[in-house]
Amino acid sequence: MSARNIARFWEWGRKIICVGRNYADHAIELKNAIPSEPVLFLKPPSAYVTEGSPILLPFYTSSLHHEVELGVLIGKGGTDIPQSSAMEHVAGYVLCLDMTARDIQDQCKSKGLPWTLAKAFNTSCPISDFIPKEKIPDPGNINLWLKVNDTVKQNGSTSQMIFSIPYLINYISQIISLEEGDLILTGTPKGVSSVQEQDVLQAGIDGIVTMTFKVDRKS
Ligand SMILES: CC(=O)CC(=O)C(=O)O
Ligand SMILES: [Mg+2]
Repeated sequence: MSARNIARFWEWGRKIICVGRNYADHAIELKNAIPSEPVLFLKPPSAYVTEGSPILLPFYTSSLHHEVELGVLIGKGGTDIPQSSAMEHVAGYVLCLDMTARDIQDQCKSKGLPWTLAKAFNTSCPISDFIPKEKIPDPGNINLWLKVNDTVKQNGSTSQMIFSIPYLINYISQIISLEEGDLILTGTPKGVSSVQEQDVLQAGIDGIVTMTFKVDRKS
């Protein structure tokens, strides 16, 4: 049997663990409290979409938001991983969008319901090419940006994260064991906004990667 290729991790069917409200400026823009512990939710592997395929607008939303985020790809699994060795479990990174049906999320929040419809639909997790760990020596200090139709909407540094990557790996692995091929989305900086059918989203990490996705409606 040939060895699996970590650069095509999205085909492995592993977990996507998302951290919410990890940037104070984004928590404030949505009038959410700044958390004292990470806010976690999940997306299924069917949420992945890669460049060349569109982001599909769910039929039940009229407010689909972009959230640009750094994704941390787990290369070595574990439970109760200490912060001190957490980075040894990282294989690399991807740039991600946590596409969010904001109107549905607001309804779920007000009814005390889970965020599944708002966050976990097909194509809700567009990703860039795999970025090997060595290409980002300091993931806690890189710049993420996102443009909609050439207008900059988000531009923020991972240095603004409330909970660092080692803290998140330690915290998550005490609750959900991490496996090779799992992806952690580390939260979004401010500037989220709604997108429409035919919009073009471009996002990047300065000097490392760019990606482009079109928004479409399921035919
Ligand atoms: C309020 C949210 O949707 C939380 C989230 O996903 C984030 O990145 O922050
Ligand atoms: Mg998010």
